[in-house]
Amino acid sequence: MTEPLAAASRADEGEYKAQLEHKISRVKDLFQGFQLPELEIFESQRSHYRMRAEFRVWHQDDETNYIMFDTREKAGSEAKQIKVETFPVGTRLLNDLMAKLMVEIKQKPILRIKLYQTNFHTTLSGEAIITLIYHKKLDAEWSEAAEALRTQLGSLEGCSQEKPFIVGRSRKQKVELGGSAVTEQLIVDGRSFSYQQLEGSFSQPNAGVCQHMLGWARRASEDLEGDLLELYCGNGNFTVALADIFRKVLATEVAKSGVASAHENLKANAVTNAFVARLSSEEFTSAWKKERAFSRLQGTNLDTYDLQTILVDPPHF
Ligand SMILES: C[S@@+](CC[C@H](N)C(=O)[O-])C[C@H]1O[C@@H](n2cnc3c(N)ncnc32)[C@H](O)[C@@H]1O
Repeated sequence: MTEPLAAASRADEGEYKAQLEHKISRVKDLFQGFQLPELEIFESQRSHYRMRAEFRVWHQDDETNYIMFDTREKAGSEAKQIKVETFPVGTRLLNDLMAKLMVEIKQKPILRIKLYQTNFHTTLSGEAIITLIYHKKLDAEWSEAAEALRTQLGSLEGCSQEKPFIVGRSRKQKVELGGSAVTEQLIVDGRSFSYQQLEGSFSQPNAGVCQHMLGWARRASEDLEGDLLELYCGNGNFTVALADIFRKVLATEVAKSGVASAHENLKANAVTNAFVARLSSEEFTSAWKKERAFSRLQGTNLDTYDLQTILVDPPHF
């Protein structure tokens, strides 16, 4: 069935260079025909840079392992399964949580049986949420075992919470132990920004590069005038970091959870000149063209914006 860890090799120095080169040439190809300025490249750490990861859990006889699927290599018509023992691209805290969690679940049938997937979400600030997804109903006995697990995991070095949060998920069920939102602190050109990140919602996976990216966006905006339109704003990652440079910011995002976090993040960072609306980019376009009115734009007036800059950060294409 599974092969031993191949994912580790993806953190190899050599492979990183090749992946970065590939990305650079892809961006250049995409923008062919436009007058693209010289690209500024911010290299990532080679390992321990990824804040989040999801692993399927494979049970066979008495064995339980994390697995990933290598979609590049297919066995028959199926993606090849790869057994994952460590995940060098993940943060150290993520790796420590993975290892300790596996030891604990192997010892506790109530936590192990029908466990289908584990998601890890860590932050530079040392917070963590572990999501355990099951094919069974989660009862009081499970909650008690998961609460004890939090205590076991809380002793890990690098974890700033007394105990990491655990979210149990099953069909039509979500059990939160501790909470389901972490707070990340990003330092951008010496300034600290605080971000709520929700379990299961998008957040930048490489926080180190995110700090560079926000610094770059601030420098690129320095001499711009008028107001900023931001599409695909997620939890307000750019909104919060750019707001003080513009007169006003109008930001939109389609996911309800992203918009809720963005509102929290405006407050947490004392941003008062940005309005975040739950609209898809397509909906925003029809609102801007006055084809359609949206009650979700209540509280702001599109006619008062002088949108001279647009920032788009759509999902992976
Ligand atoms: C790559 S994430 C970027 C989020 C944010 N800019 C950040 O830096 O964290 C893309 C975001 O686009 C949102 N999204 C996807 N399709 C969308 C659409 N049609 N209109 C608006 N937002 C959309 C997703 O929910 C997600 O939050």
